[in-house]
Amino acid sequence: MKRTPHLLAIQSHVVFGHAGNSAAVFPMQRVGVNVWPLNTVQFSNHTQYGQWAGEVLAPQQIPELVEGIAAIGELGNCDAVLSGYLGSAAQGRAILTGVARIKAMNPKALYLCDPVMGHPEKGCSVPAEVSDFLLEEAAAVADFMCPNQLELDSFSGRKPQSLFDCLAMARALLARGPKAVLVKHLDYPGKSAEVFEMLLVTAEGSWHLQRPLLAFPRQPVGVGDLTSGLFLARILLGDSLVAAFEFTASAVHEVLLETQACASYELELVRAQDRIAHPRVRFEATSISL
Ligand SMILES: Nc1ncnc2c1ncn2[C@@H]1O[C@H](COP(=O)(O)OP(=O)(O)O)[C@@H](O)[C@H]1O
Ligand SMILES: Cc1ncc(COP(=O)(O)O)c(C=O)c1O
Ligand SMILES: [Mg+2]
Repeated sequence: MKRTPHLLAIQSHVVFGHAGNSAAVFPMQRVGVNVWPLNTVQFSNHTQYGQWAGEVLAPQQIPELVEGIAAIGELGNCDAVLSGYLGSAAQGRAILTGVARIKAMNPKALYLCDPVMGHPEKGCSVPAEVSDFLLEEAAAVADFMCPNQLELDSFSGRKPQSLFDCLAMARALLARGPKAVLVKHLDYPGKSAEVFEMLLVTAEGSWHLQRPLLAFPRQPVGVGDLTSGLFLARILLGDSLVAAFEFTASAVHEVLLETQACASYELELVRAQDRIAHPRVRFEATSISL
């Protein structure tokens, strides 16, 4: 029998609704991964409501919790670490310490960093020290980085002129160390208004994928966290990078279809669970080059 992979997921938790671990843990479990959620913040709700209650986890708690797992002899069973929304750069450094500890026990363990920087225009952004940390420190250690366009622009210090420019920017991030860069959401001058586009860049090549752009009165939150989580989960389950990319786009689309059908602001993960595991559609990625 094939072993069930174990994944340490270090990101935010919301009591109500879905963002961070609250968007990613259940879908990753549903596709067949054992998830160890380590919550960097516990907020009442995601920050795009404009108000929330709750606290950021003290950075030293991260290595302490990792050591606690080591103390019961389980840390070497960790196959991957996922990190998302960070409350501070200190939390980010504590995560890298945990990643190093896990990789020392299991050299095959993978680290996916979702460089969450928020949406300044939606009233959500992270301190400059966090974006500097992500580019200068996390990118050198991460096996996979999954920025959206805003995050890729922030890394590049500019906005793209074209799709090929996005590709060049993603390649520049790849050159900082990761095995793959998944751009979860592309935006560039001339992009078609009807489609939602993504990009996967690896040392072997680059792939572009389109899925329908759905209309929402208010953009749902947690889509990025769901995307990163499913991508890593499918890699752990044995998919190639391109297959994991295609599966992820398809499963996320299923969640958005259900969310739209329910006229819900929060992602309808529970209702979409069977289609997360078995998406009805399969979007195919096409190879592109500069
Ligand atoms: N197919 C789609 N149709 C419409 N909106 C989408 C679609 N997929 C994602 N979105 C929205 O696009 C925005 C950008 O998504 P993305 O950058 O992937 O993730 P996030 O901002 O959640 O990290 C989000 O607000 C998300 O809700
Ligand atoms: C607490 C929290 N975590 C994570 C996120 C990131 O969500 P997304 O997947 O939309 O980038 C947000 C966005 O507002 C948030 O408020
Ligand atoms: Mg995001």
